[in-house]
Amino acid sequence: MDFDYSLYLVTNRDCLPDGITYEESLEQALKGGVTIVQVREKSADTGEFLEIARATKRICDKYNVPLIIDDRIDIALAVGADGVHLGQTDMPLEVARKLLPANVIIGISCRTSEEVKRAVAGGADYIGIGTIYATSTKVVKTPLVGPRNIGEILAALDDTSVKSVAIGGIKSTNAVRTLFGSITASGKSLDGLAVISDIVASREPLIAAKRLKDSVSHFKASRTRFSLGDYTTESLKGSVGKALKYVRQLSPLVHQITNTVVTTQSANATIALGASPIMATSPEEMEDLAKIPGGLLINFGTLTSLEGMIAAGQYANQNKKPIIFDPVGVGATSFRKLKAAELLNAWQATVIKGNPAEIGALSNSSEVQSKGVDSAGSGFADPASVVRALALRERCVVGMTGEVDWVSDGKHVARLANGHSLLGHITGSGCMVGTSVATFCGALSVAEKKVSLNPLADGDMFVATIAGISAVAVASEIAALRPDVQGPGTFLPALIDELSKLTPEVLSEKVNVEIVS
Ligand SMILES: Cc1ncc(COP(=O)(O)OP(=O)(O)O)c(N)n1
Ligand SMILES: Cc1ncsc1CCOP(=O)(O)O
Repeated sequence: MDFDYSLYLVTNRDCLPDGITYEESLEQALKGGVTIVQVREKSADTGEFLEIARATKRICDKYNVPLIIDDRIDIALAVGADGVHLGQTDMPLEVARKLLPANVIIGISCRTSEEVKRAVAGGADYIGIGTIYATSTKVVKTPLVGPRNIGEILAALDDTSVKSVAIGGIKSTNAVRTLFGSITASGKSLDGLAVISDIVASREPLIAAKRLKDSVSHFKASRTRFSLGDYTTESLKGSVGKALKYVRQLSPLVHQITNTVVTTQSANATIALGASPIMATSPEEMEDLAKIPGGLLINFGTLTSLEGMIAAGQYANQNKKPIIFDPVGVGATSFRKLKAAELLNAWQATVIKGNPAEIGALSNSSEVQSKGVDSAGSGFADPASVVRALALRERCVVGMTGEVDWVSDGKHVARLANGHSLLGHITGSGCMVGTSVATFCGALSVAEKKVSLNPLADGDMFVATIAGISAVAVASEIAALRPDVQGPGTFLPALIDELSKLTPEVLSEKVNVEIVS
């Protein structure tokens, strides 16, 4: 059976708000766009369950929407349901299959690839992956799956026609991020989202369902990459200059939650580039700030304002604002690694920028070690593969900075070879690059609003990342040659000067970029 799993409502009368009946809520939800309904009433005895299932079937039939029954094969048979949903400890799939007519579908709850493989081998029609986020609707004893792990679990469905939904803590605020996080290396993604409380507990179930349905439809209709596609070295040289023109013309707001060491320096670099910085950290102001077009930089160098970082990122995703994540020193302590994972699970990053040790730590590689916030040793043997793999896994653009910089969107890899050794002798030059990338991403997301490349950010973020890294690197080369620059102390103000004087023409001419794949 080819059902539409886009918005999968799971019922729960215990969640209903006072004054709204089960039938009213269900009918409103169906009017709002629910495409499939499951009756899951944990507190009902058999007679009551049967009654609810019959009432639900009547309403679903009116809207021509299929009905699934949780756990109870007898009830599914009694009401002529379209399917049953079984958990890992419910009746085994093979037994259920024998008891049910061939046209009745079976869904299985899964939280690992192994469970998915068993469900596929047993002939499941769809899987429910969860629990994704924390939820108060169900007591969950297993670790949360998290949005970043859905893709890996889903990959076990490659080359099958088995459908999939995610469940657990899904709301309109995290719907697109959940779907985006589910994209597998082969381009597969979830077929839909399963939801209880965001619809059932709402006083306006029609609006709640519509919001979710719009997010799923929008996701399914949009492109899911951050870059436009075919690049050549020549086209990139022109594009970075054009990107600087946009920064200067549009002067985007660059919201930065950054570390206490570099705040002033980063704000000055933003102004020098021609944009407008705001260094706000309070969670209470994140919703308003996210509505102003531009870029968001989240740099966790001194690991303060984590609450603000989570709120800022979530609102940014909702407003299609690019998020540039600079996981400063993430390899230095296990606490930082934990916090980086928490942030990457809370929102979808557009760009991750780091030095080799930081990119290595996020890639779970020990090839390059960290020395505090710096990298130790000579770098990766195959940096192109490292950045491409992390970009694919995190579904974003990755920029790895060093003597040579590497940028990937998960498909293409660009190699950049500008910069001066004096950058290594001042504090916060890496953070300045993060600021610059956020500035260019902000400008391109505004300038290329009509080029909707994916549901979480507009504009070509691969080009923006290359431009952001190159602007600082090229300005550093020019600054270092100035006769007044005697060393790190005189280099820093000269670098800010040269950033402000950098022209699109000079950037295009001096950028040393090469597409390596
Ligand atoms: C679509 C969907 N996915 C998962 C579940 C959870 O089912 P189960 O594992 O049986 O857990 P309980 O429903 O018994 O709490 C579901 N019902 N629907
Ligand atoms: C049934 C179920 N299985 C995993 S989480 C969950 C509850 C989902 O409810 P909500 O959408 O309110 O988080």
